Amino acid sequence: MPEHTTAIDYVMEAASGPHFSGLHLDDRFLSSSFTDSIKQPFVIGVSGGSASGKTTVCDMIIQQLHDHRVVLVNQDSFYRGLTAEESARAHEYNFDHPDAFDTEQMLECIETLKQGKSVQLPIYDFKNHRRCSESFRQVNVSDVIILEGILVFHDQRVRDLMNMKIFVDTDADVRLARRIRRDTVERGRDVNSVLEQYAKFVKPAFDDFVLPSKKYADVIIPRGGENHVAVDLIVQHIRTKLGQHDLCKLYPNIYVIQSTFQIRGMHTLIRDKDISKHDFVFYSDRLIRLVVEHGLGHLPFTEMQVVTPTGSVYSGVDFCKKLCGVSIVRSGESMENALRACCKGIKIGKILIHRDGDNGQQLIYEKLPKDISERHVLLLDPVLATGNSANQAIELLIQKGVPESYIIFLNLISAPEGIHCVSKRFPSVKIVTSEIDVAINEEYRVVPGLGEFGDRYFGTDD
Ligand SMILES: Nc1ncnc2c1ncn2[C@@H]1O[C@H](COP(=O)(O)OP(=O)(O)O)[C@@H](O)[C@H]1O
Ligand SMILES: Nc1ccn([C@@H]2O[C@H](COP(=O)(O)O)[C@@H](O)[C@H]2O)c(=O)n1
Ligand SMILES: [Mg+2]
Repeated sequence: MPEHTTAIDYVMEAASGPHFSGLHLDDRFLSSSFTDSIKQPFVIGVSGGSASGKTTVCDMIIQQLHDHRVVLVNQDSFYRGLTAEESARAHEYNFDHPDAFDTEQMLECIETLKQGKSVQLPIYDFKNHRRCSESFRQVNVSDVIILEGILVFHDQRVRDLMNMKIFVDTDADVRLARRIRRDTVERGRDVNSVLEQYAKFVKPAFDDFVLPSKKYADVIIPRGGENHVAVDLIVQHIRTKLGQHDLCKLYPNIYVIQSTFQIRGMHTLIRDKDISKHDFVFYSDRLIRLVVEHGLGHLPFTEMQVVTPTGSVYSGVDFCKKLCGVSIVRSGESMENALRACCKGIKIGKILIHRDGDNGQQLIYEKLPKDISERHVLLLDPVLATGNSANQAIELLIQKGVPESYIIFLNLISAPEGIHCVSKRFPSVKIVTSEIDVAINEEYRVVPGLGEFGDRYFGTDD
């Protein structure tokens, strides 16, 4: 517990935000492969031409994220040091080519930080083109890692470590003017050498390597450090992501409903093996209703105006009408009532998938409305375990003509394996869940989970 917080503050803080039940588990469930994926730092790559304002943008982000632990890693730290001979002819050396950097070392360093371990970064001296031999910069575990440099998007392995990629886009003349000023003031150069280096190496490498990597960016910031609106939006996004499960950082279509003590209390009850059947059904129904309502929030809407009894106009929205529920039999049927209660007269189809171990999935029954291809589908199954049944159901819906992006999969509990399995294959399907559990065990059951949901809900477990 942090020293300055009281016990209750700590409990309240831990209780707010989406809840990942695995964080409160018995150690025996926390196998390293799953703990590794529970809380990883958010990695942001910031690229752009030299003197575009990368460092300035990073400083602004760090300042605004002041209540989070943020570390900045500069690609410059991984410049290979020049030999004495190379140093003497430094004006002939291309510092803007990818080979000028030790990318393997940079990869190792970011991977180590992502695993929650601290690293020692080399310190680079631009005046004599060498790494300081005796000192290092210690970088500790953090919530956010920002990796900044002209070529951080060049290598796919480095890109793959990033959760968000930002390209700082600034006009070439502005970059050159800034570079002349910076390099003469801070990096011990004269104007002639800066201009020569720019024409010979910096500009060609920008055209050959930096600019082509712009296509990998998620966000492009025009005017660099002057663009406060862009930086504000980025910081907002990072804050949202920091409150989320790592899987939500990885897959943007996963939505975990915002946890409260009520929700955690209900989960505590339905997960308790000794709860009565009546209570299991009652609290499952309450949770299902919340998930269904949240899922409906992802449907498209049309704008609509009504006149209120005061004669004023209220500008609101109209619900999406072309809907269909599809339950994966049998436990998915437990979610039908909640859906019917929210969507008057909704059609509900069924898909039955025979489950035989992990692989032998076989579809044996389906009953769907004829016009299903025109409807948004709310696919119902309270537990997402391996993801095999879900994938089979989604595949069938797609075969029937339902666009992938029209499918919203609703469940109470998701295992990371199921999320990976569905999201990798169907990245446009939205998954709405109330908790992400730790894993599935050798028997393909979610842990901690809640056992056989269908048996417990329909009373066939005795
Ligand atoms: N918006 C700005 N207005 C004026 N000068 C700026 C602005 N943004 C950055 N600079 C200056 O330009 C130079 C290069 O910016 P920097 O952020 O270090 O770029 P990069 O890290 O992309 O090389 C620095 O001297 C910095 O102070
Ligand atoms: N010894 C060195 C090493 C690098 N450079 C130049 O630095 C630029 C990258 O740093 P930014 O902060 O501008 O992104 C790069 O364009 C190299 O040309 C150097 O001049 N000397
Ligand atoms: Mg910089």
